[in-house]
This record gives sequence, structure tokens and C-alpha cells, in this order.
Amino acid sequence: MDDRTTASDTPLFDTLTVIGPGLIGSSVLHRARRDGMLARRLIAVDNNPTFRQRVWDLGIADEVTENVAPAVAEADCVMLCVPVGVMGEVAATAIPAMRPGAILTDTGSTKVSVIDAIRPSLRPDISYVPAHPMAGTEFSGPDAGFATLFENRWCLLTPLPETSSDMAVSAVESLWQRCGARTKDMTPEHHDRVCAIVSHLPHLLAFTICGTADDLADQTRSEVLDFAASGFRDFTRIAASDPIMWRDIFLSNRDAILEMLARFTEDAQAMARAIRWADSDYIVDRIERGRQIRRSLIENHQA
Ligand SMILES: NC(=O)c1ccc[n+]([C@@H]2O[C@H](COP(=O)([O-])OP(=O)(O)OC[C@H]3O[C@@H](n4cnc5c(N)ncnc54)[C@H](O)[C@@H]3O)[C@@H](O)[C@H]2O)c1
Ligand SMILES: O=C(O)C(=O)C[C@]1(C(=O)O)C=C[C@@H](O)C=C1
Repeated sequence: MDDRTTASDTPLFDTLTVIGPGLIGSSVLHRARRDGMLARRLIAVDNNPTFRQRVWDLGIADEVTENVAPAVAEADCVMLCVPVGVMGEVAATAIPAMRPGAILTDTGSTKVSVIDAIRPSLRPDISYVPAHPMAGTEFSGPDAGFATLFENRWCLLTPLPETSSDMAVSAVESLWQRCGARTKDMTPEHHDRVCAIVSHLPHLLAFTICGTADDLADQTRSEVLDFAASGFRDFTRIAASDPIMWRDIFLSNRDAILEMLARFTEDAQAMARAIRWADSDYIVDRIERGRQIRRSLIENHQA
């Protein structure tokens, strides 16, 4: 169902509780506030007092607290937007306090390990629908959020036959569609392999290339800073991302990331060989493939 074509004027939920209103969570709250279509009442939970104050000052939640249990007790939907490494412990505190029939969802960038971490705390009367909005920036925290972050972007859902009721899956799909996103279902394993190549490996390369440039002799390093034009500069944008978030992603999607890195390393070696032996056809073919991918992204409004 594409909820954008059937949206009614009533909010999807009575109460939505967002745990971790950083970039992603606060963007959901901004959208909810802007349109009034996600929930009548918005509750935000964060363990960082400075961030709680910011969320309050931004006016994007009706209640802001550090206490998980009372904040989830009346929610129809609880959304976990914390780093993937703490999803399990936060869920273990939230789930026992949730009301029967409520929906639990998360926005974690990896799915297999997050589901494994949450599964032991699940209850039969709670529906859990894992999700992952494929949208973001290099910034984090509540001040980084904005209402249009998810506009025309994909949100991947990895429903589990035993824990995600059809009604809950439809509700979480509607939530993301009301945030402006397109939704797609896939298995958690497939999700993690796809994200390893389209998101996790690019970040790994960006962190690494910045480290390599920084390791160069002092003079070269200052030239990097002075003369870096778009090529290097584009890597530095994603290399500016949050260290805790990316540490957690790398450690929790280890196998898929190492597999994609091994394939990338083989392809980079093949390119090195083509350069060494002046294999112009191979070099041009690789560049053409890159240009084609960029053109496709632009046609799909993803760039
Ligand atoms: N940044 C992106 O581009 C992006 C995109 C899609 C999904 N995600 C995923 O969404 C989640 C949130 O990412 P983000 O970029 O919004 O991160 P963020 O760092 O901006 O926000 C995380 C928030 O969680 C809070 N928090 C951390 N531990 C907590 C705890 N134990 N209890 C309560 N609050 C806690 C932090 O104080 C912060 O406000 C992560 O799982 C990430 O992998 C991120
Ligand atoms: O646009 C960016 O800066 C992002 O890093 C967003 C990005 C991505 O790699 O595409 C990062 C992590 C997510 O889980 C989803 C989206």
C-alpha cells in the first residue's frame, strides 16, 4: 500500500515515543510536528541531558525525559534511534514497560545483529518491525535533524514472520511514507549485504583515505588541505561522520563488510594492473561503469 495516495487526515498513532532523538530520531519528530500526521502526542527519550534540553528548545516533542519505562508505557509505537551497539540494552529496558499490542521499531543501519540483540527481550503481545531509512548526513545529534531528510529516499523494512504482524508492518510502512520515503521489504541478511556495499564500504574507504592522506609527510599533508578540490573533499564529507555510530556499524556487520572489502580489494588490484600495463580499454570500461551508475542515481532522484 502506498500511503501517500490514501493518507487520511488523522494521525497514524496516538502516542509515538522516539528513543534517541539525534539526527534520525529528531528528523522523524520534526516531520511529525510539521504535518501532524504521525502521532497526536510525541515523547522523546535521551540519556544525554544537553540533547534533552535541545529537543525541548526545538519544540519537537510534547514530553522529553531520560526515563524509558514511563515514556514507552502509553505509546502505540516506540522507535529506537540509538547507535546499533546499544539497541539490545535499550530494548531490554523498554519492552517490559510497553503496553500490549504496541509496535516496536528501530532505525539501525545494520539489521541481523540488531534483531539478534533485541529478540531475547521480545514479548508475544508486542509486534517488532525492524526498519532502516536510507537517508542521512555526516552530522549527528538533535540539532542536525530536519523534516525533509527522508523525502524521496528509501526506507528498508526487514519484517520477521514470527514477530511482525501484518498490521504492524503496514503501520511502520505508513509512518515512513508519511515522512516522504518509499518503502521496500527484504530479509535482514540481504539488507546487511546491500548496505555493506552501498553504505558501509564507502564510509570505510572515506575514513581510510583521509587517514592515508594524514599519514603522508607534513608538507604533502598541508598541500592536501590547501589544494584538495571536489574529489578528496567529497570523501571528507562522509569521513566527518560520528565515530561511535560507525564503530558500531563496522563491528555489527563484520562478515558482510569484510566480504565486500575483499571483493573491492581484488577489483582495485585489477585496476592497478591495468594502469601498470597501460590497459586503456579496461581503465575506460571501469570509468564508464562508474559514470553509468551516477547517471542512474540521478534518474532515480537519489543524487
Ligand atoms: N546518521 C545516518 O546517516 C543514519 C541513517 C540511517 C540510520 N541510522 C541509524 O539510526 C540510529 C541513530 O543514528 P543517528 O545518526 O540519529 O545518531 P545520533 O548520534 O545523531 O543520535 C543518537 C541519539 O541516541 C542517544 N542515545 C545514545 N545512547 C542512548 C541510550 N542508551 N539511551 C537513550 N539515548 C541514547 C544519543 O544521545 C543521541 O541523541 C543508529 O542506529 C544509526 O545506525 C543513521
Ligand atoms: O548521506 C550520508 O552522509 C550518509 O552517510 C547516509 C547513510 C549512507 O551511507 O547512505 C549512512 C548510514 C545509513 O545507515 C544510511 C544512510
